Amino acid sequence: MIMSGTEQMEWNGNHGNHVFDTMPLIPLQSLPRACPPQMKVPPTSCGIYNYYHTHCVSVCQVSHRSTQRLVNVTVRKQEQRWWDRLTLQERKPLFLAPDFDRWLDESDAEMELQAKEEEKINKVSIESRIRKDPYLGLKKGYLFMYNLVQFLGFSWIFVNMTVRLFILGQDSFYDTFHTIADMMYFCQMMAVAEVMNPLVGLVKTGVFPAMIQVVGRNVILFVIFGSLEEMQNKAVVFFVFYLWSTIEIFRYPFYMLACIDTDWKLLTWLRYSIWMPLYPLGVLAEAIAVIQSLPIFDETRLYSIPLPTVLGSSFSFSFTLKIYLALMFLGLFINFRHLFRQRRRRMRSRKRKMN
Ligand SMILES: CCCCCCCCCCCCC/C=C/C(=O)SCCNC(=O)CCNC(=O)[C@H](O)C(C)(C)COP(=O)(O)OP(=O)(O)OC[C@H]1O[C@@H](n2cnc3c(N)ncnc32)[C@H](O)[C@@H]1OP(=O)(O)O
Repeated sequence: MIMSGTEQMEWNGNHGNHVFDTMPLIPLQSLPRACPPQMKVPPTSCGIYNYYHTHCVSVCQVSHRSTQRLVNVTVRKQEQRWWDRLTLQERKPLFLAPDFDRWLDESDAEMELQAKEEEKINKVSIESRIRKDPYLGLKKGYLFMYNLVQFLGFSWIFVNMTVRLFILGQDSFYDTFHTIADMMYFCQMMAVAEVMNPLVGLVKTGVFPAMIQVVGRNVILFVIFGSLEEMQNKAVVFFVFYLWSTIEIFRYPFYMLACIDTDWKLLTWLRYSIWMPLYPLGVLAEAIAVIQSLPIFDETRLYSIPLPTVLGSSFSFSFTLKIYLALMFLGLFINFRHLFRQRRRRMRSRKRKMN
């Protein structure tokens, strides 16, 4: 115990069922030293214990923490009630100086309770204002089911392709279309909902990026792969489908969790990060598919528009596809920028939540 000339003790508060005291540098000899036999505590604590035990109104347990300058004492009250005074004697001992910063009397406690009650009421009223939309449950239910179905569809595609890749190796590249196309048709037809959802205000995101995404994929799937048999056994189908499904097995579960107001750190990070390598790779694979299809369209004259003889024999669809090729890179740029902004917004709001 550190000794000093001062004999002042601060009386720090009469809080709930505890009393907190700070005793700066009390000469130990001024406190009774004898410990009750059952107490196995250092002499300092005994002194403090005895002080409270003999002087306080009602004490059941005394604990203390000492620093070089102070001894902080916590006295647990035997009964949970407000004390009229600290010590048995009516006059406050001279060395007790109440610390009003931490002092809490009955009216303070009532005010604290009232403030807590008000805070609770405010929270409930804000929540009920947010939940005003009577169809919110229905909307979230629809979105959850939509995302679940898409997640299952793309997971089936991803797992199927991965297993086939392990078993058949490179041979699996060439019949990807015949094994996967039906499921991909289903998922990509459903994906039209992704343009409709923001249009009707179900999700708060831009219609245009979703349109670029859905139209872009469906041109490749239905026009390039779907209508040209010659394209269906090319290896590029494997890369396009694999890249599409890799992003979706993270994106859809992320949306599912968002529907139930849940956020898994790793999943959120994956949803907002893996598009960075996957999107350019996906568009590159799609561009290769378009380039490979050009001579086939020229040869078969599929979707060519017959023209009057003065203007030439026909307007080849491959010309439209060449323009589309340029549009693909423009689309990539627009969506890359959109996704980058979404990522920044999401990561920022997450940081704010953590602070
Ligand atoms: C006019 C047509 C012109 C056509 C021109 C064609 C040109 C074609 C060029 C491009 C071709 C691209 C083809 C595609 C290739 C590939 O896919 S390659 C593989 C990699 N791909 C990707 O990484 C892209 C994945 N796709 C997407 O990310 C989206 O489709 C998106 C539209 C590009 C971006 O999504 P978006 O919804 O805008 O952003 P998010 O941050 O995810 O969502 C915003 C908020 O909305 C909520 N939300 C969205 N959808 C849902 C949902 N289904 N369910 C529930 N909630 C949803 C989401 O939770 C967010 O909410 P908050 O967090 O509260 O803001």
